[in-house]
Amino acid sequence: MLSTYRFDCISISHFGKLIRQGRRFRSTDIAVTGNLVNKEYNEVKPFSQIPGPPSLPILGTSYLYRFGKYQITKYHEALKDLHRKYGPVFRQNWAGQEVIHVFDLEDVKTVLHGAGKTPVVPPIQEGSRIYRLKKNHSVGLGNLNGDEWYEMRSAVQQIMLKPKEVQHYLPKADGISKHFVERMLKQRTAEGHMNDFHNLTSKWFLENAGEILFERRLGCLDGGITEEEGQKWINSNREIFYYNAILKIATPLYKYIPTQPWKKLVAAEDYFHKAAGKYIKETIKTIQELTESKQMTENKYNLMAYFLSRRELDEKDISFMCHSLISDGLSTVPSSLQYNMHLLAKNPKVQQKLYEEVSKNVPENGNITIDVLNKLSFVKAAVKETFRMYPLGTEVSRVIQKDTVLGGYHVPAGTVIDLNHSSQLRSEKYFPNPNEFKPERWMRGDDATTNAFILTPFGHGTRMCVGRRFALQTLHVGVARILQKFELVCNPEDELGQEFNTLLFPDRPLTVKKV
Ligand code: HEM
Repeated sequence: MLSTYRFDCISISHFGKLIRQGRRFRSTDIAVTGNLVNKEYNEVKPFSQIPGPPSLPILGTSYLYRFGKYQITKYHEALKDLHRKYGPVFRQNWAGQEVIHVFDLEDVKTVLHGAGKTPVVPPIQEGSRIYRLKKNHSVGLGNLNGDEWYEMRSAVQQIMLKPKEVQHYLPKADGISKHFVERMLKQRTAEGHMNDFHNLTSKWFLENAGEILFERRLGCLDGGITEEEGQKWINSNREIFYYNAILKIATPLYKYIPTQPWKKLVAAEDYFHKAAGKYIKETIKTIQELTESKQMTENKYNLMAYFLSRRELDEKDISFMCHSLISDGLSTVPSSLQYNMHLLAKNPKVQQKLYEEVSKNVPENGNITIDVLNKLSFVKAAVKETFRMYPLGTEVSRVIQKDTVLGGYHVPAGTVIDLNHSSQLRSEKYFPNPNEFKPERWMRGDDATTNAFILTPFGHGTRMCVGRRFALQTLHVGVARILQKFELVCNPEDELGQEFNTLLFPDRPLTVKKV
């Protein structure tokens, strides 16, 4: 049933004549936060009253990170501090781009539900978007909006989000994780320590991406020149994410004059495109040759052959999707595996429970099939709980398309909203004993979390992460295979922190020890 709201006394000029006439609006005219439903609209405050740090000409509020109290690499902590200071809705200005930050779950829901079937998003990495435009590359799915986004998204998700298509790569993922564990065993020190876990987990992911996209092992876990190349690839990807974070707080000057961070970004992007481009071109050529000689069989090059068969996707789009799988995967999946390992090492009882599930269901000399994976519910819950304790990003963003009331303020259509609810994933308000690593929160039973909406590691709605099934499958297999061979230990005082480089990465190399 549509409810109505009174606007009689409101003084927001945006609503103009209609308000002064005291017309009653239906809920379809405006999105309304849950906590304001049935309240008088004269309580809505104007947009200009949204609090926030003072904004300077040209710099906006980015001076706080360049010369002020915050560091951009600790942006996630700055957000918590600003939240404490200004409350659940505040504004920042990134050198001319105003952003409204919201933290309250009801406001988050309002924005996400109000976004409809084609949510509009601001550029995720503005520096990389500009680089791609200048080099005449596809700007990529995450930077498209409207019909262009819809067309590309519909084409790629038909394969990337189909469970059967993702499961096609399960034997490969399992083989790579077994190889990875062997490499871990070889690489550990005499005391049992596994050093440099970040690079090793990144190589493990690169191998997975190689199999999914190019149907081949890249050799990043084998030592020698191929591993060295893999390492350069990993480094350039990290630089891309780092320099995009630096450009977030820069003046827009870099768009016109090549500043130092811009040049560094371009160098990293160039290397990344060259490295990936070589494999992409080779794979496309092989598929074309196999097709021409009628040797192409149904299960060969599944993902790439599908991309090539879609009329909506040109070579630039396909190239972008390959980059995305490598780059987005490299900057999320290895970090997530490290956070998992860290939390398990810190929580021996949880690790033991997980080990029992793994040893009961995962054959040491056999394969992880989909039936095996379906039995690993505690592993899956542990991965999910890790997303809670170590979110990989600080926000999901939307550009609202309708005037909306958020936290009691009127926010006009066209405003960029950052949904920062992930900063509350360790809040007592939503999770009892929030600092306890407790996978049971995500399983059926007494401990189950009722407010499942707060944890949205892959975003929400039709723009939800298109790589999520690949990411989760890779992680579940990786965790199971590591646990089968390793008992992880660390100092109980040990606390892994996070560093903001556009996404949140572990702030130091993780060391795990095999007992
Ligand atoms: C643990 C791993 C990952 C996490 C936590 C993650 C998280 C996210 C989040 C939060 C979004 C924004 C969703 C929204 O706006 O509602 C997103 C979008 C996206 N992700 Fe991921 N992601 C992961 C891995 C991957 C991988 C492996 C790929 C490779 C294809 C990928 C590709 C994308 C793309 C292309 C988008 C944009 C989708 C669109 O705008 O339609 N992600 N991801």
